[in-house]
Formats: sequence, C-alpha cells, structure tokens
Amino acid sequence: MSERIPHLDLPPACAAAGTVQLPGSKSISNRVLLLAALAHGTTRLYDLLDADDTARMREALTALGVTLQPQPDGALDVLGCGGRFPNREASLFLGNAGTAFRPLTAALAVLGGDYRLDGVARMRERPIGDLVDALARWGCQIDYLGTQGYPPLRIGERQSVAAPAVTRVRGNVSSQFLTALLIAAPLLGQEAVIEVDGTLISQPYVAMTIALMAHFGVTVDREGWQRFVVPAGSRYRSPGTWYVEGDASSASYFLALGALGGGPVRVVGVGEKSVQGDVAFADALAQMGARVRKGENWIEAAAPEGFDPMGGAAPRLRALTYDATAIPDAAMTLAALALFGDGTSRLTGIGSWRVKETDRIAAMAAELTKVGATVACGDDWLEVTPPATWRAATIATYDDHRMAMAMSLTAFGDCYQRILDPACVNKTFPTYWACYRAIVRPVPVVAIDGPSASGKGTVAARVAAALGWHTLDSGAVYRALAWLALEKGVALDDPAALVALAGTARLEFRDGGVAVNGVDVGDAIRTEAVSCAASRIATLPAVRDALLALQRASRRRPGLVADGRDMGSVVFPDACVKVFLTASPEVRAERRYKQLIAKGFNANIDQLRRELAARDAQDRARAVAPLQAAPDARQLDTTAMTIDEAVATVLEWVRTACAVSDAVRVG
Ligand SMILES: Nc1ncnc2c1ncn2[C@@H]1O[C@H](COP(=O)(O)OP(=O)(O)O)[C@@H](O)[C@H]1O
Ligand SMILES: Nc1ccn([C@H]2C[C@H](O)[C@@H](COP(=O)(O)OP(=O)(O)O)O2)c(=O)n1
Repeated sequence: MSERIPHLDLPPACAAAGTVQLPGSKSISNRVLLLAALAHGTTRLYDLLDADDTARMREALTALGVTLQPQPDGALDVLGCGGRFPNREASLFLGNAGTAFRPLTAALAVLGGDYRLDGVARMRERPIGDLVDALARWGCQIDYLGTQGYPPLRIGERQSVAAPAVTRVRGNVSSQFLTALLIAAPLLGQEAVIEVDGTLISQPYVAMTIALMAHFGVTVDREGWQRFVVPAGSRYRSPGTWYVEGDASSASYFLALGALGGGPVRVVGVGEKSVQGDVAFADALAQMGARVRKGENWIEAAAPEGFDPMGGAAPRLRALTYDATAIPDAAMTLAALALFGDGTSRLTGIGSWRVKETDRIAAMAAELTKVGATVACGDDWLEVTPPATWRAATIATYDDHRMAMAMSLTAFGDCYQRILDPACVNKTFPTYWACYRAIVRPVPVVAIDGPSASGKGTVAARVAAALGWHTLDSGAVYRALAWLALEKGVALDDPAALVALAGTARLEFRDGGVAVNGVDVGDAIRTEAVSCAASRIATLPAVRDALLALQRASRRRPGLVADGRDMGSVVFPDACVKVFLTASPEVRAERRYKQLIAKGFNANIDQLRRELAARDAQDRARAVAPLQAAPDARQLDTTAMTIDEAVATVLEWVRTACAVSDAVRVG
C-alpha cells in the first residue's frame, strides 16, 4: 500500500484460515545489512525485508559509499568495505528506524569522520544519551545538535584514547544500545569489555546480535547477560550468502488471527529454531488456550479445542498474566488479544513501550478503551479487561505500524472498526492488509437491492430464515427517520436538522421489528406518506452518511441478508452475493396493492402505480447511491416468478458463492 489513504474500515470478521509467507525480519535485515557493509568480501542477502526501516538503512549505507547491487533473483549483493566506509562525510536521515539509527551511530562514532544523523520528529523524542555516553568513553566525538540526550547528532573524529577496561551501559532503556556497542566494538582495534547495569530488557535481540556477529566472523564472549567481551583483532568477514528469516513479530498478528478465527493459520519463514525472541509469542498464545504447532520453518495457530467458528462469537481465550520483558514488540499483539480473554489480562515488563514509535502504553490504553475494554496502566504494565459490549470505533495508529496491525484483531469483536492511516504498516510490512484480507473472512452479507415492491423484503426474510442469518431492512431505517421527522415537524429538505434528529433518536432494528425511542413503529412507517418522505430524505448525502453506521451495525455473525437500494454498491460493497431484484411496474403496483389491503390499509391501484413510478424515478435520479444495479450484482426479474422460486434462486447463488468457504454455513 503506497498511497496514504486516510482510513480503512474493517468489517466484523468471523473466520481466519490459510498460509502467510512472512516478510523478512526487520531486526535481522538491518543488522545483516550493516554487518555485510562493514565486512571484508561481498555478501549476497536473500529475503531481506523491503520496507521503510530497511530503505532508510540502505539509503544510509549508499550515502556512506557502500555499493549495493540488486540481483535478478531478488537477492542483494553488499560489497563490504572492510571495516572502513569510503565516505568520511555524510548527512544521514534515518526516519523512525531505531534499528538503523543506534548501530550506525556507534559504528560511525568509532570509525570517526564528519557525519550528521537525524530522523523524523518522533526519532528526536527517543532517548540516545546512554549510548552516546558509552561511546564517549571510547574516545568518540558526538555532539547533540538539538536537545541534549536526543537526536539529531553530529559525529566527529575519534580521539585515540585507550578504551577503558570496562564500558557500562544501562540495560533497561533499550537493548539496541548494547547491540550498537557490540556491533561497533570490532572496529575499535582493541579488546572491548561491555557491562550491563541493571536488568537487560529484550535479551533475545542481544542474542540475535551476537549470533549474527558470529556468522560474520566475530565471536563475543559473554558471562550471562551482564558482561560481554569482544576480543582484540576481531574483524567482520562475509559469510558469502545469507538468508534472512521471516519476521517473528509480524508473525504474531496472523497467529493471533488463527486463534480468533478458528484457523489454522500458518506462517512460513520462522519456526522452532528461529534466532528471534518473538517466536516466544506462540507459547504465550498457547497459554491463552490456542492450539499451536511448530515446524522447522513454520508455526501454526488454531482456536482452542471445541471452538465452533459458526457460533455466535469469537472464542473465549484464557486471560493471561505475562512478563513481556523478552518480547516487547509481540506483546502488543497480546494486549489486543486480551480483549478476547475470560477475565483481566496483565502484561508487565513493557516499560520500553514508552520510548518506541510512540508511547505505546498510552496509545494501547486509549485505543483498547475505545472498543469497550477497561484498561489500567502504569510505568511498565498494562491491564486489560475485555469489553462487556463491543463498540465500533475510530482507531488512531500514532504513525506506529504495530498499533495498526495489533488493533486489526478488533475486527473479531463483531463490530466495524475504522483504522486510521493504515499505510503506517509500511514501516515493516507494506503488504500487511493484503495478507490480512487473504486469510480473514468477514461476516458474510447477501445484498438484495431493487425498486419498490420487487419483493426484496420478502425474499430477504425467507433467505435469512433458511440460512439462519440476520436481516437488515434498510428501507425501514430511512422510513423510521422520515416518520420521526414528520412527527416532529422537521423539514424534509433540511439535512442538518435531519442529521441532528438521527443523532439524538434511538432507532432500533431487531428481528424485523422497528422501534423509535422505544415505541414500536413497525406499521406506522408503512404508509404511502412515509414512503414518499423516506424517498425524499434519502436523496440527502448527509442523511445517508448519518445512517451508514446504524445499517452496518446489523452485520453480525453468522451472516446478514440486507435489502434496500445501495446495499451492494455502498453499504456492503464486499457482500458475497449481490442481487438486483426487479419486476414489471404493473406487477409491482399490484403486489403493493394486495399487500396494503391485506394489512387493512386503504389503497387505490392507479394512485399506487403513480406513486411507485415517482418514487422509483426519485430513487434512480438522486446523485448519491442511486437505485441501480452494482456492476457485480446478479439481476433477478421476478415478474413471472413465485416467491418460492425467487428464494430458491437466491439461495442457490449463495451456496455457490460460499462453497469456496467452509467458514460459512449455508442452509
Ligand atoms: N416473486 C413474487 N411473486 C409474487 N408476489 C411477490 C413476489 N415477491 C414478493 N411478492 C409480494 O409482493 C409484496 C411486496 O414485496 P416486498 O417484499 O414488500 O417488496 P419490497 O421489499 O421490494 O418493497 C409482498 O406482499 C410479497 O408477498
Ligand atoms: N438502501 C436504501 C433503502 C431505502 N431507501 C429509500 C428509498 C426508498 O424509496 C425508501 C423506502 O425504502 P423501502 O425499501 O422501505 O421501500 P419499498 O419497500 O421498496 O417500497 O427509502 C434508500 O434510499 N436506500
């Protein structure tokens, strides 16, 4: 997704199954790019992540004079510069990529030169003082160009001081500081000893750094996770060819979706032997009750034993109490999964969330609350109690890819959810939404549109009864508001007043019944006066917008049959079957006449014919969502058909359309 669209509406989801080929790991990609650039010899890299954060690293290396040669088979050749960048002067823009900013700062500071490093506004709020202080003790020359302790930075020539016996760095701010020092240490030309003060967070990321350095010829001796020694004479050497693992953090969203949507969902690219700590997410998911299986290069997740994907709701998972110190990124997925727990979940050890792409604790708390959860949080913990009632929400993403991806799980809460700035996933996973759509099955909708008295309502109700699905008579939505406007004397051509009326009234549509502010208006809205008023207010775009969410709220498991004028074209454009029902004007007038008489209303067939024709004309001519068949709708002319025949035809279409999915129960 390259264009920044303002929002993405996720329809309520009912199932998820399939296989996802994961993009390359961001953490591995940026580490091996830098190691290959610093190494002696050429490294051929396969399956590198192609996303914003890796693009920033590649641009930086190019600016430093490193040659990167894309190969016809998709690989990238990095021509290592043997421990010294050709360009001793450069100005680097690193966006919001911590995995590029921190290690490059350390490597450039140790090598010395004349460099400027900067990033986006948020990068200027992410602390780097601990790393700069440690580097200063190695004789590095680093100045803050803005706020002390934060980017942007200017790097000069390193003073030739003997490295102190021990360089200390705090372990609880960002493990990337330690990673940066370790990667830069072989460039010092002498032994480096690094000690960690306090607890080391995100320890698996440091293990990954050490493992990758070993593949590039540098062995780090360590005592526990407190003391690290990089021997004198260490030099990076290309391993020749390197295959980047799939991203384990990105895997977490799909595994979670598998647990919520029945599954199984398989992610390919990470497995049992992964060097990435975030594979531990799968174990946390199993603790929540999901069924998890792992192979060498894949992990699979399915809903808990006994879950019926055709039932009324997402599976109840077990609430989780979890120390996420080792997996801060994947823990965001756990926070969203907590919405589906059987009680309050508690995540601890997530203090580093405060200094990531955004203050993730505050962001998560705010957005989980919007969908109905009760959330409590502190400096380094978050507690989530699932919603008693789910709410449709507009979810902010804070220019944070993981906020967008984690919150996509909320689609299993039986409401539409709007994700703002969905393209923020480009940071690490540009194809996320395409992968999401490939495995997630929204609650199915059958849309039946057509002119008045073509039989929409009758056919819709019978089809829904046969399938066991819900119904939406969208005409009743317009009729109810029109009825209220007539009651209250609100002008039928005053959009603002009508929208205000819709905002304050309680309009309820359940099981075929219609109530306005608690009063049953099922029959009152069927008069010809209300029909004409409904058709008039339906021409106003603002009124149509105001009634959209109300109509979409009817989309609930296991499925919905909706009838109206724009069900297939506007309200449910992703409906699995779209029907455009017609009948000749004479037959329609006759049907309506009989219907009204049967209900005890007075009716005149000639007048009905005229009124139907006028209303059809108005519904067809309006500028917004006019009555017309969607391009992908199937026409059904019922002029010479019985109701049974019409219903049987539609049911057959539903069965054919849904046969591809065993997630949808038909008939
Ligand atoms: N195929 C059909 N053949 C005969 N009568 C029908 C047929 N479809 C619907 N009807 C009758 O026509 C009337 C109007 O149908 P309705 O479902 O209210 O239409 P709409 O919702 O399109 O306005 C109802 O009394 C219904 O029983
Ligand atoms: N999806 C819809 C449904 C109804 N309307 C408007 C246009 C229609 O003339 C009125 C009444 O719709 P309704 O479906 O109840 O009317 P009929 O039963 O077909 O006569 O509402 C609409 O604009 N869009």
